[in-house]
Amino acid sequence: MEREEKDLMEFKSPQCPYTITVRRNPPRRAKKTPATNAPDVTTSSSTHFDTKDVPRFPIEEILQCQLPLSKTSTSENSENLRVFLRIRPLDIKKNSKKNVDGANIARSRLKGISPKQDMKKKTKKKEICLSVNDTRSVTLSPPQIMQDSRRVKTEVYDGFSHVFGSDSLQKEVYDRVMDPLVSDFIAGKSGMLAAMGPTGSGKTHTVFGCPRELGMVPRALQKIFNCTSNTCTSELTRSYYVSIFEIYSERGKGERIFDLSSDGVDLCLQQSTIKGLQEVLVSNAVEAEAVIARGMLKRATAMTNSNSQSSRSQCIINIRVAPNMFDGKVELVPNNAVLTIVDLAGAEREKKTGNQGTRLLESNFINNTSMVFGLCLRSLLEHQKNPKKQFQKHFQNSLLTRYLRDYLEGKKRMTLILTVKPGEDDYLDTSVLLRQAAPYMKIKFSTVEEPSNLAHQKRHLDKLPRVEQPKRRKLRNLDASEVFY
Ligand SMILES: Nc1ncnc2c1ncn2[C@@H]1O[C@H](COP(=O)(O)OP(=O)(O)OP(=O)(O)O)[C@@H](O)[C@H]1O
Repeated sequence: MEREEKDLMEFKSPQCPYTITVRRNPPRRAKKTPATNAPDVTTSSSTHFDTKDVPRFPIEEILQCQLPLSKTSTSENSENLRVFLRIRPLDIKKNSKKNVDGANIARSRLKGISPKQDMKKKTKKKEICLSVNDTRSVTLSPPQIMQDSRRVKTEVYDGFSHVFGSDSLQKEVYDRVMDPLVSDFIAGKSGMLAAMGPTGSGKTHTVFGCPRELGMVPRALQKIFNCTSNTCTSELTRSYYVSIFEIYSERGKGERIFDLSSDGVDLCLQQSTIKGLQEVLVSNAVEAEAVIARGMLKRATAMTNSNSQSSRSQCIINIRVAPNMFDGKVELVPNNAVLTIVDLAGAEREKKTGNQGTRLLESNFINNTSMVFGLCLRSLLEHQKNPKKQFQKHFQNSLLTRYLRDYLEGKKRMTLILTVKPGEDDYLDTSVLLRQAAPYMKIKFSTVEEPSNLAHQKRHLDKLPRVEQPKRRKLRNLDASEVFY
């Protein structure tokens, strides 16, 4: 009996004079009451029970009452992590021409067919494994051989904030993904966009774009400075600073941070702050883009079998707004917000890329970081689902996650854009990424900004459950073939 009482939740509303009992568990069939002198209501026909004696149950009034929402169900101070999916076009035009050249011509001749016929054969063969169902869901179908041999099933992934098909334009992506973060940033809130996905799936293209199709970073800068020079804020009261750096592991010898805005200075991380990182004061979008473009020229990239210009490092860009002293007063609006954009290096499967030597060592580092990033988000989700579960401090295992700690602990708003290739050959990469990242949509983020936006300067450890320090995992020896995006 006591237990049954515990299973019931009671809400007492000031507007509602009655107590409402909500049963959490489905009602059990009641046991037959032992015979007493009390009249049996259910079998009233067989008794002389007069219904007038029973106080009337005011069901109509109760239904009309407005129940106050319980604290846990209101999402005033939190919102779900927004996870977007972008599908890259199957064939990139500039590559298709390249394929007819050089080695391919020789290969076709060996087969005794013309290169054009060979190309036709190849394009015919190319099937897609990922199709868009609607703006929020996709269907992933394994190639026929896998369906027959391994009984792999077709899966539907639903609930994305938006799915961008292979014909999507950068502007569409910006409007849905980046613009809300930029608007918040202008209003004084920090935020982060992280692009993740397998190698060659279009992360760098989405983040930076090309001169004809500008990516998220240049579009964000244009909006920030247009807004500043027009109506939103006064130029006199704000200054903008840009910094760009990469985290890279040279030949697998530990992670290092390089400042890309100066001459590749080697930096160190101290409690989520990068000591000595140069912030360049910029007064317009052109200046800011120039700083980033110069930095990108220094970024570690290399040619691999999957991408002619594959990123070999994690690249982070920060745009920071700071209040100016104006007539001895500081602007009163919340300020010092940071907009962070992260272009992760794409996870690689050794079997597919065929990487060797330096490239293979880089793959180990890239896959490790992606794995730790994923573990942080999974741990956050599990902790939010069940607060009794220990919050694992996976962020300690890589420089990137240590730097992004506030985001990975759900204290600041973050948006994820997953990029994938839709080809049959890409099935495994796409499947691993979607399986891993689909649950992240349930992660909640705090929408309340900490008093100082530079939260790394002041850490509120008491907000987190106290957990024992987990043993550091040996991540260095991870096989490059173990992919975790
Ligand atoms: N949506 C797109 N439209 C047109 N071209 C694209 C698109 N996405 C990617 N590409 C092209 O595909 C190629 C690979 O893209 P990109 O370098 O951005 O991949 P990545 O995910 O950053 O790879 P990595 O992790 O290896 O650096 C580039 O030539 C890029 O221009």
